[in-house]
Amino acid sequence: MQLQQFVNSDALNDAFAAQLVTILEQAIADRGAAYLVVSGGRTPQVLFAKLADTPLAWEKVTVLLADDRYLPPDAEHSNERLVRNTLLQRHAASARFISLYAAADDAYAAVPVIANRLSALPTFDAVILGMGEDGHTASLFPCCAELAAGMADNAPVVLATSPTTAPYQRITLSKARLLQSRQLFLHLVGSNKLAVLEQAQAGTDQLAMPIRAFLQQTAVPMAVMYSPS
Ligand SMILES: O=C(O)C(O)[C@@H](O)[C@H](O)[C@H](O)COP(=O)(O)O
Repeated sequence: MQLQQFVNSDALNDAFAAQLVTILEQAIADRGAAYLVVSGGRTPQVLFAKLADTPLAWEKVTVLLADDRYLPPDAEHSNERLVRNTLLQRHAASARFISLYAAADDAYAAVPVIANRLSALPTFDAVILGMGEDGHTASLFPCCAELAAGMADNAPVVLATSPTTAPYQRITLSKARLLQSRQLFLHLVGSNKLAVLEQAQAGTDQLAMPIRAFLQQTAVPMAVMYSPS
């Protein structure tokens, strides 16, 4: 794992957007298409706006979320709504977006439809993860009954989880699918997140802190993009 530290989130977001654009341009040059996986939550919002302002062959870029709350895409706390309103704007409005929402009785019943949408996707070019203060990443929460299934090496691409410490049922990509990427990033802002990162690095129980599974693997390069504020 490589830690890239910045003086503030503005410097971080400038450097991060530039690195992502380089990766996406290289993917388009090499394979004619690029695949970017993003996370929701508060941390990435300015990064998304910077990306949206960047000229790129966005029509060749497919964007999807690492996870979403099981909510209609126009709901206030939907990650899809956040991505549509901040990332898929201006230059990036032509990107292809794959939703993790399908109307069904609940998140569990929606999984087969969503899995079908994701089944033909190749190795991702970049996966941007966030991290909660309990060490969760994507919607792989330590408290979920489904955690071991989502962390298994032979897990399905996508699954539903029901965190007891956070609202809403979730749809999340599995650890195994998130690791099928050429590059991983972990986006952290705030000294409290750095303390959680240090705690994660200090132990090995991946079910206690799912982010460990990403930090402690060596198959995929991982950069932690950090600023204190
Ligand atoms: O739906 C979500 O909330 C997420 O995808 C989640 O995994 C998030 O990335 C972390 O909880 C960090 O969230 P913040 O950026 O809001 O701290």
